[in-house]
Amino acid sequence: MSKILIVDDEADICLLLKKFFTKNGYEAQTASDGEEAISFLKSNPVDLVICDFKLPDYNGLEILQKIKIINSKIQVIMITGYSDVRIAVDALKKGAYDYVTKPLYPEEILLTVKNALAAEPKQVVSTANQKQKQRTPRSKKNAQADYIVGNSPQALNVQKHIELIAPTDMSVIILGETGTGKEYVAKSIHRLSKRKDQAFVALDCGALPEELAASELFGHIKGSFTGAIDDKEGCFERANGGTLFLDELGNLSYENQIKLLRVLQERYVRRVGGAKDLPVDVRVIVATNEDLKEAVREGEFREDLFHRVNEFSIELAPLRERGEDIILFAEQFLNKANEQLDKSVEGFDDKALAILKSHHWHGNLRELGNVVKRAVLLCQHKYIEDSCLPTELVHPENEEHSEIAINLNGGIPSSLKAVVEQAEKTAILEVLKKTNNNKSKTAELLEVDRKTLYNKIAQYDIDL
Ligand SMILES: Nc1ncnc2c1ncn2[C@@H]1O[C@H](COP(=O)(O)OP(=O)(O)OP(=O)(O)O)[C@@H](O)[C@H]1O
Repeated sequence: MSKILIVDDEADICLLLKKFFTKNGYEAQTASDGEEAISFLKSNPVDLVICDFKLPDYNGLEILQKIKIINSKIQVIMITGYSDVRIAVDALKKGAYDYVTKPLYPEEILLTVKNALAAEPKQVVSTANQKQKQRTPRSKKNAQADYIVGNSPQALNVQKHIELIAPTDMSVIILGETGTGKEYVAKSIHRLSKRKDQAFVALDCGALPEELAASELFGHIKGSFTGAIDDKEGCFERANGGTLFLDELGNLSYENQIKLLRVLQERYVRRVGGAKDLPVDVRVIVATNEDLKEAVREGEFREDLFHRVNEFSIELAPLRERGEDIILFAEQFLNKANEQLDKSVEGFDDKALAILKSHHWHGNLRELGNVVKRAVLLCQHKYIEDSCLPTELVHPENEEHSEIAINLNGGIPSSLKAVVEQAEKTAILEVLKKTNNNKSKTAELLEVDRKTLYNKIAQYDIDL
């Protein structure tokens, strides 16, 4: 029986979810804050944690990091407010499996929990030689392949490049905002390559604590550091003959960048603490949503490594710039949700479609997928109406109102959160100005890491 820990400071939510999951055949426990959760996890085996992003003592990212240090295999699902979607996406990058937004619908969480428990922990996902699951399509629409190319000029161009580059052994760098489908593209290159019958191994460098990165990449020898209780294969060895996808490459430490470059150049890998060089034949595809060229200019990323992985680059457009493709994807996600939730919603009404087309989609395809899944869950008719969409999408003006009130200096801000965000944005803008837009210096002066600064720059739409 899978064991779930629910962490929320609202006792009602804990109680409701505990009852619901127990009824559905899980062993569920609760904790009301981060400390209680951590001490529980240290002495009890748990498969999955459902955790509110805002706990009295820790925020979601802090607790996620602590959970992953205790046991990186525990799947974590974050509960957030819809306006925190961008923060939730950050949690996904750090290893959370998925997020669900408030208000909570137990059925939706149950589906996410089932998917999470069936999936491998996010840190390393291997799709090696896995046969596609055979499903009987419920309708003709469901027979569509999972992968959508799209009809926008950008999408057609990307597809052309995928087909062109796939048969070669060149390294590829895939650029694009979070959730634009970088990993999907990497898998698509692998599937079209001559390595398609070998492993595809994905490693999210953003989700790795620095001390574990070398061991995940190159493996280790028993006893080479505290915690190395056995010999371990790294991703290069696991991907031998196939493709290695390194997501969030910009997050690798300088030292690991040097080691990675050496492996790419020499095609030998040496496990941490090992003395033997093992030959590896791996095609490397990397992805990043930060500007690596700038990281090179600022001395944060090695130029030689950048050129080594940048033999060919593919840039994915944000969803908001993909016009009618938004509808194609929405329909694809609708079919998938129908299948998962055993529903038969037929489509979207005109108003809902117009809302989907005009939303900003900071979380791109991932955000769209989650919005559509919830809409299908809520939909009681043939077509999804605006009442099934998050209010933040239907009334985006409400969000803007709070900002405008603050910008008016003297207006009354609508929430404490809005005040904090405005203050952060102002501070970042001022320091960026002082440092001539040097992000590393700005991060240093503001005492945040570079990654956090990048995320905030994106969150507040700061133009540089
Ligand atoms: N071409 C596609 N067709 C159908 N669904 C897609 C496609 N590309 C992406 N998706 C959907 O969007 C989600 C996000 O895709 P993916 O994980 O590849 O994005 P990403 O850019 O790698 O994200 P991140 O930067 O956060 O790692 C996937 O779970 C999938 O549901």
